[in-house]
Amino acid sequence: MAKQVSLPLYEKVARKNTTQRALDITLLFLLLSLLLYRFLSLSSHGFVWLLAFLCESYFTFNWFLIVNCKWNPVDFITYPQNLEKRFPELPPVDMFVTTADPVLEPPLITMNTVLSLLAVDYPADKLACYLSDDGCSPLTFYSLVEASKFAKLWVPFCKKYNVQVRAPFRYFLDDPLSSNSTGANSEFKQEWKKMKAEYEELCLKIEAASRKSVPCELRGEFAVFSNVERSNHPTIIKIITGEKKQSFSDDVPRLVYISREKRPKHPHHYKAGAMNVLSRVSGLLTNAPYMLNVDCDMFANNPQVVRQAMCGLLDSKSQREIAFVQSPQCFYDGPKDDPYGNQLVVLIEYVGRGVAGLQGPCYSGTGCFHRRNVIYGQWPQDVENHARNHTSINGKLVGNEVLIKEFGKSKRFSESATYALNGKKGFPNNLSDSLEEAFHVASCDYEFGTSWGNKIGWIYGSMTEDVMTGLMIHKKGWKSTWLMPKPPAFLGCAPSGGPATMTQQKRWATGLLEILVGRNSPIFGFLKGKLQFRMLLVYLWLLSWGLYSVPELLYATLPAYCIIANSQFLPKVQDPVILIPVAIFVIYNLLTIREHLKAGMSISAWWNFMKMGRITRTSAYLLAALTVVLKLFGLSETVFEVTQKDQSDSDGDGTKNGAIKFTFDESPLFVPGTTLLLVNLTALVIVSLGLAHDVGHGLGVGEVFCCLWVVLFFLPFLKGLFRSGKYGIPKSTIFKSTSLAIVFVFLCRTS
Ligand SMILES: O=c1ccn([C@@H]2O[C@H](COP(=O)(O)OP(=O)(O)O[C@H]3O[C@H](CO)[C@@H](O)[C@H](O)[C@H]3O)[C@@H](O)[C@H]2O)c(=O)[nH]1
Ligand SMILES: [Mn+2]
Repeated sequence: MAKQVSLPLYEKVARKNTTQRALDITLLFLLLSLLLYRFLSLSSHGFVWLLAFLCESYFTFNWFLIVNCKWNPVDFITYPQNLEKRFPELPPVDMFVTTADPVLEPPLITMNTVLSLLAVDYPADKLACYLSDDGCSPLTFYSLVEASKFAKLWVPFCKKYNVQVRAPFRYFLDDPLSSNSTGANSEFKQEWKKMKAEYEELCLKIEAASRKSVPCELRGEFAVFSNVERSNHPTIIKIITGEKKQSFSDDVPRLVYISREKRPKHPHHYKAGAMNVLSRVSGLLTNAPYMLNVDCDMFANNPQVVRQAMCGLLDSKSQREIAFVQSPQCFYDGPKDDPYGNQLVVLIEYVGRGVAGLQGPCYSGTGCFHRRNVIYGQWPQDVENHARNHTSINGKLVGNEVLIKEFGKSKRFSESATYALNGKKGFPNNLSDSLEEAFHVASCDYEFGTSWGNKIGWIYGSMTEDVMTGLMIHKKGWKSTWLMPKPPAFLGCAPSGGPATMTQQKRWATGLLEILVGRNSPIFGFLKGKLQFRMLLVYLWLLSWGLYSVPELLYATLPAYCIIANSQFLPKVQDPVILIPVAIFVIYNLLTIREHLKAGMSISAWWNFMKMGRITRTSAYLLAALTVVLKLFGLSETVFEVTQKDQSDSDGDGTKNGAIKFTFDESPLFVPGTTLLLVNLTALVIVSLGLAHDVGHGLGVGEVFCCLWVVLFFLPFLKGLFRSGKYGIPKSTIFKSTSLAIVFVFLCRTS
């Protein structure tokens, strides 16, 4: 026995990164030297010098924050083979999937996610899967009912043949019958064919239903969907499998459909609101101590995923330390060389692993296993009270009255919360009673006057509810850890095309900035809470993405401004000081190329990353910053715009034939980029016509080079000027940008 306890479940090993540290520090040192030089010569230069100094100060500070993030990278090793030796009785896990719109999020994608979860390699009676449908769509419900029938065949099939990819749409991409693998015996062949035919039938049914205005007759089970409007309907909860004990098949986990009540006058808090309803309803029905949450497109790609996560959560040290286990967001079928710079590979490899060496990764909304008691507000020190059978949250012992105040009026729910908080096993639930109560806790006024969204559950007030919720957890002194098995735990779709990518980036930057300037800012978390100092720096880096837009945009216009207004922001080429900016340029590029190559990416992926970095910062982040300013002045509300998930494999962006074309739409998101391009082009035309007085004799060379560099980054926009349809920049955008560019050039000339 004593031996078993010492069997490790999980280890964190520091990675060596001497070269990277040396490069990072050299760059920091060079940036500081540039600042010093600018500072000492401020008085002999004008406004342009000051502006450059301010922008570079911001870049230097940001670089310092990044170096902090990357400094202590770690690796994770899990030992799932030891799990059952130490915990013969594995704990229950409630799995949540959220969907919001059957058009942007095709039900077939969501169903594949659900099926992959139902089929994970974990005792089925320990799992329950809840689908939250903010679209209140009979199509989604219909698809789920059909998928649950298929699941009864699919789940046993996966377990019998130890299928690796348990999302059918991915699994059936390969034909194991064509390869002569030894495992392909004739029984398997037959079952495989049968399963494929069943899956195809499921797809046909869902597709046929989605072509109709109403997917099926709204009778019987479906009657509740007659006369519902998306944003105005009562709660719908349907236990699809596992309602009655006798019909609960041991092979397939419980499956529940929830569409929470929505009324036009009640704010519903987007995904955070949905997650809170899921927590409460599942608290009444199954009350598992662990909760996994995934977005509708993030299927479980590794059947061992729950076991892997339990390795990080179960031992007694992690009980007191680790609040959640986050799997990094990875994507399937990403176009070659990451043309939209949104596959996050390099970010996860360096920043992700580095942050894990500190207090742990930030919560990123999907692929995350949470402890229910932490979501209910427990602090690390509260865990000690378990043993004494006392309920405590936020560091204080609480009685029933307080519980009702914090968790809402449902007595049954407070009771279930007490169970969860005290780490007691099981919850005496009578499903039919609980179901009635579940409608109550899913209603839109249930949270009124409670701590939900404030101190308990998913926190409201930011478009990136995930980072906000994770921050609140880290503030209490909890740590978190990565789940990085091979193959990756979950895979999802990254948006493709210009508009979808920019909209997502804008939402992220908006949400992050909302946290930075809000009352839950990490600065208070550090001063008053238990957020570690270096973790504060991590959050500052992440939350300030939107702010970066301002210096980035100014700096990208500086060279053009200098050329048009006969000024300089860089030293002459003969001046030895020019070596500092040149070295910064060279080292920064070498360093980022090295990072990409080491992470297995190509040089083109590096270039796309650089290019998209500039494009997103000056476009999406700029609009995000503006949105937050408007919100601060009470002039606008922030809205969660759901990302389109692509279903077809024939890609509209020309990715299939290798040539990726950037796409545009009429959104104001493309105005800043187009304007920036036009301004830089104008400057280059002025130079080539010999109209720039100060260019020549070593003066202005740096500025001209920078202009060219900016134009190279904005090449997709340059091409967009000459293309039509979705590949072209709309006329209205060109018109707006040209007007802005003319005003800018005029101002430069008169300044
Ligand atoms: O009112 C809403 C809006 C969204 N969602 C769901 O939220 C998830 C994320 O939405 P998506 O459009 O896919 O956004 P992404 O930018 O891809 O998501 C990332 O960023 C979000 C925060 O901006 C996090 O919530 C996500 O977990 C994280 O994966 C999806 O499952 C949606 O169905 C809801 O349930 N209700
Ligand atoms: Mn998504």
